[in-house]
Amino acid sequence: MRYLTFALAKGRLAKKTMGILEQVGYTCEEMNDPDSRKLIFVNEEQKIKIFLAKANDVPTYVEYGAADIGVVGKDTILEEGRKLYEVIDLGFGKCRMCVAGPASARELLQHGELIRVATKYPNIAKDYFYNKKHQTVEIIKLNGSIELAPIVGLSEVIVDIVETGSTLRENGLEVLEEICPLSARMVVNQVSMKMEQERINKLIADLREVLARTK
Ligand SMILES: Nc1ncnc2c1ncn2[C@@H]1O[C@H](COP(=O)(O)OP(=O)(O)OP(=O)(O)O)[C@@H](O)[C@H]1O
Ligand SMILES: O=P(O)(O)OC[C@H]1O[C@H](OP(=O)(O)OP(=O)(O)O)[C@H](O)[C@@H]1O
Repeated sequence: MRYLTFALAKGRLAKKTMGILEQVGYTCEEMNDPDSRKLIFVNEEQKIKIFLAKANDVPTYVEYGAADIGVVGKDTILEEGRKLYEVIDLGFGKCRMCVAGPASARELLQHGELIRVATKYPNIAKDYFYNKKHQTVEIIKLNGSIELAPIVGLSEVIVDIVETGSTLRENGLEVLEEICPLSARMVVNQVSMKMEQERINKLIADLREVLARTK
């Protein structure tokens, strides 16, 4: 039997991802050592390998087949636009992709004015404004603390993740439009889905059962 390789997004989603894999019987003991600098873990018995990678890179590993399976946020899947199968919504890491800004920007949006949009997600923003709204905007790519942009005059609005809404509130901003709901998803390499059909389908079925039980 060949090894099934998992690429998991590190950061916010990692703990829950490992928790849910553990519930379907996939574990790598040594992953729990917080001081370790080791990047990939092997479970010889289960014939699996698990590695944690930067979220944005997870779809890349999966498209190229360096990982058979990935777990990553829907936002990253949409932004990266890689060729892969999205097989299951894991139901955690829930949040929304939104257009946000000061209340005063509502009018600019409604009138379809040429506004500047700051975001960590330029592809999602482009798709939303160009393809869905047919509105021309200037997209400005940032790498974090996106809420700063309208405050300091870099942009009129932002496209960003909203979970509790407290970052927006504490900075005098609000949700102006909702783009889509987000959560963690499992993705599968297109060739692996065929070659390892049995094991992967069993994994999906087991995950569905765990999710149904914890609902
Ligand atoms: N409040 C939230 N803010 C950001 N991401 C969230 C939130 N809630 C759930 N998520 C999910 O968690 C993922 C982000 O995880 P994390 O914050 O660790 O990465 P990141 O901030 O994108 O990475 P980096 O540290 O490289 O900027 C998102 O892709 C999204 O799917
Ligand atoms: O609605 P809330 O619960 O306030 O969560 C949303 C905030 O959390 C994320 O930022 P993160 O902490 O990842 O920092 P960053 O923007 O610097 O990446 C996101 O980009 C928002 O700023």
